[in-house]
Amino acid sequence: MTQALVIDGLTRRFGGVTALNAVSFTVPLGQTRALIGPNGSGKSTLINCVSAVDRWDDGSITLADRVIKGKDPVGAARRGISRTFQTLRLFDDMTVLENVMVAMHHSRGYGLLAAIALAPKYRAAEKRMREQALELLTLAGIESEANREAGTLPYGHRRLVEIARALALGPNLLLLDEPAAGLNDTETARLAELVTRVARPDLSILVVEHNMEFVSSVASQVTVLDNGNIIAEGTPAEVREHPEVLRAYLGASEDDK
Ligand SMILES: Nc1ncnc2c1ncn2[C@@H]1O[C@H](COP(=O)(O)OP(=O)(O)OP(=O)(O)O)[C@@H](O)[C@H]1O
Repeated sequence: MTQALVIDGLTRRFGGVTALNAVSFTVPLGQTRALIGPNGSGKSTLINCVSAVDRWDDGSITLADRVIKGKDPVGAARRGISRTFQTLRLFDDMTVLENVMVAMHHSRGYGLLAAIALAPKYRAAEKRMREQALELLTLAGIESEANREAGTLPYGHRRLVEIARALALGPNLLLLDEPAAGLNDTETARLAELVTRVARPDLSILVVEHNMEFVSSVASQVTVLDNGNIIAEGTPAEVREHPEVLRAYLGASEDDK
């Protein structure tokens, strides 16, 4: 299996706290892998490193053999890494369609100058982008909301828009940071359906999530972090039964289970 994302010996310290301690794992091309662990185990730190929002102290991250540098989110996006955040970051006063198209403009480098200088060509590109954005919204099942202001959408639909926007960048690696947080069961099931539907042979997905039902329905492999260390890896069914995982979660608060 071709490895898309390779994390090797990743270490991140915050003063005296080792948030990630020589963490190594891979996500093969076309696979969806989940990252779980109790609160404070290092999941957000890891996703911030992979998306190059943060820097790290030791180890390396490569995507399709290309090295990802720390504190370079624009460079990471250029290398095909796209992410969502725990807290929604949509442009509330723009329409749903515009929110998705913004990502396309950005990734294709169309600015105002291009719009003026390349008017006919730009219009054709703009039309194509609109069609592609609508296709993504259709995939997410929210095409009927395309012209609605993003800020007026119910929370669950806003999550779907965020994923459609992340996909609009045409990524090779999609990072989803607690996408099911705050969703009810129906919305979570719909989100799982979307994540399953976007799977492509040239797209790898890494999802950080607490909801094990969601994890079991989208991910073939799960990595479990505790105190910055990997304590288990395997299928969702395997890690659920793993003694180290049970110990980590039983030792944590009820909220983490
Ligand atoms: N900017 C920071 N400064 C200092 N310590 C930090 C910082 N970010 C994270 N940490 C520490 O690193 C450790 C891992 O935190 P991280 O947020 O990655 O865990 P997590 O698994 O994502 O937790 P949660 O499930 O609560 O989001 C924790 O001990 C946390 O306090």
